[in-house]
Amino acid sequence: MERQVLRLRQAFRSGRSRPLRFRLQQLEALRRMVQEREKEILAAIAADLSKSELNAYSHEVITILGEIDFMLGNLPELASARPAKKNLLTMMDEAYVQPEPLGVVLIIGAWNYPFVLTMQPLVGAIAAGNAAIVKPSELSENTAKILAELLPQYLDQDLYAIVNGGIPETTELLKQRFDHILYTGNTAVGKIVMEAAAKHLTPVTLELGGKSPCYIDRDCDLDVACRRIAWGKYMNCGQTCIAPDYILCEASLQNQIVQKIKETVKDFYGENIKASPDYERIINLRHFKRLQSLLKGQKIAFGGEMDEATRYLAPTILTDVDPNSKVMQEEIFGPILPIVSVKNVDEAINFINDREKPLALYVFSRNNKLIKRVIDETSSGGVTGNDVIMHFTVNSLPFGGVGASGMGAYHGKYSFDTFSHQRPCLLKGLKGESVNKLRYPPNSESKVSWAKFFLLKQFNKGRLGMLLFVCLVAVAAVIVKHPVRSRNPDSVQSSLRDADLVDFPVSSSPCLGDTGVSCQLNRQHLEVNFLW
Ligand SMILES: NC(=O)C1=CN([C@@H]2O[C@H](COP(=O)(O)OP(=O)(O)OC[C@H]3O[C@@H](n4cnc5c(N)ncnc54)[C@H](O)[C@@H]3O)[C@@H](O)[C@H]2O)C=CC1
Ligand SMILES: CCCCCCCCCCCCC/C=C/C(=O)O
Repeated sequence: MERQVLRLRQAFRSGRSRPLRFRLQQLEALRRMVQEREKEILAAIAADLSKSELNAYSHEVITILGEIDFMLGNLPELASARPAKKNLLTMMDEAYVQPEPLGVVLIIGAWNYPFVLTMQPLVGAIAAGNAAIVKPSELSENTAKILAELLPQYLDQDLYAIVNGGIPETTELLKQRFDHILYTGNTAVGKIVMEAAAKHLTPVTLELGGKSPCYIDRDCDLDVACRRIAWGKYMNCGQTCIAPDYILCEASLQNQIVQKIKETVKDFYGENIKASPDYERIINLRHFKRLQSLLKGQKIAFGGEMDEATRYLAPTILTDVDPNSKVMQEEIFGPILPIVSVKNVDEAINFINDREKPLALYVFSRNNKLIKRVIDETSSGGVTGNDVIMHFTVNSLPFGGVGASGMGAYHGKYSFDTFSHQRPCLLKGLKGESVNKLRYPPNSESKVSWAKFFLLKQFNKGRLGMLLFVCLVAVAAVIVKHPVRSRNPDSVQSSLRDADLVDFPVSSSPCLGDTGVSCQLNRQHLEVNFLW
């Protein structure tokens, strides 16, 4: 492991991953991989999650193709230096923010969307100019295997590597020093990752889970709400980090919601859900048994059928759920939808705020003010109003958690930023020492007062007047030295440009005397002074 990281670090140090052209080539190669090897990729995802290839394509492959296209189209702008605002003391200097790659980054993915959760961060890492190690989940072994086979065929092998394995391999990897770690998975392992990263002061992005609430207001189109909720809850058999975990609504809505979701499930998956190519299975027996245990003692209003041999668990709704029951204590991550009654929106807001900050929050209402109020008075990783999941698909929105649901964000520009250091650069010339005297010892009341003027823009009328006067004299001096032949502003500018830099000592001024301030004038400087 150590040798592998070292190899990547050496390749990174060679500078090969930095040029924009190289990054674009690698992203294009990744896109070629997805397009040319689509069948193998879809088959692997399908095998891991008992998913149809059509669903594998629309849940995972589309997202990655969209992300690559975004980066290819926007990378030149994202990677370029951005000019920064300057203060009066640095007016003449060059100030900009230059994004730079972090170095060698580690991406640890989870099994539930095994392609998206490894490849989407990788797109960001490549775009930002890093070297990267990808560690897919061992639970989605087919996808892990195909990635190990394909990535080296398409990407630079010295810069991008894949490590497969379980806890021992990940533990070993985490002993190495990385420049960033992006981890997706459960909160308990998130803490292990963060602890390991802390030993090297490595920054982390933690994409964790949580219980994402879904409030349904009385003033709502229940048909639409229930269809959208059923889609997001039962997609991937409920194994989606941003699936609506539970519903909050007034007690009077409960039965209608059950009825409407029931009808929707029939529309989506037919009479025989088991036979539907659109309904997936639970990833493994451990999770199946965990979900089974969540049903104990609950009122099952719909579903509940299961088959251990195939890890089938029907779309299920629980009603009159006690907020203290087990199903309301942990993230469900399966096709079980509890409904908890609340009196009104105030109680729903309190319910949400009494718990850990969720990864997503959903509110359904015809009343936009109510939706905005719920957003304003709660906190969550992301929000979709009148739908579920969809904020994930908008790559101009940062995707990530807050509090217990994670830290940091990615997708689109935010991926680029996550894997970049925003390096502040200030380039000064070697002239202007007379102004610099202000900050050199020995200090004085007058110097502090000038510092306030320059940095806090605390204008003292007398001083401002004096400075304006000085500038006007300076302009006059320049013009006398380089007479203006015409009133055409271009020729004024060119004569000033010719003048280049004029040192204008004002130490004789009673106001500026003890600071030794002098004005240095060139074309830009004059423009600035006139603005004052
Ligand atoms: N915020 C987000 O974007 C997402 C969050 N999730 C969350 O992930 C959870 C489900 O994923 P998991 O079952 O955790 O996936 P998992 O079992 O695949 O684990 C995630 C990764 O952690 C590694 N890992 C597991 N145990 C480890 C240990 N002891 N030390 C070091 N590494 C270890 C695994 O090898 C794997 O690569 C849910 O809570 C879900 O909400 C899932 C997908 C997306
Ligand atoms: C016309 C069909 C369009 C389908 C678009 C739906 C896209 C849904 C993508 C869902 C992907 C969810 C990935 C979430 C992963 C997670 O964080 O668990």
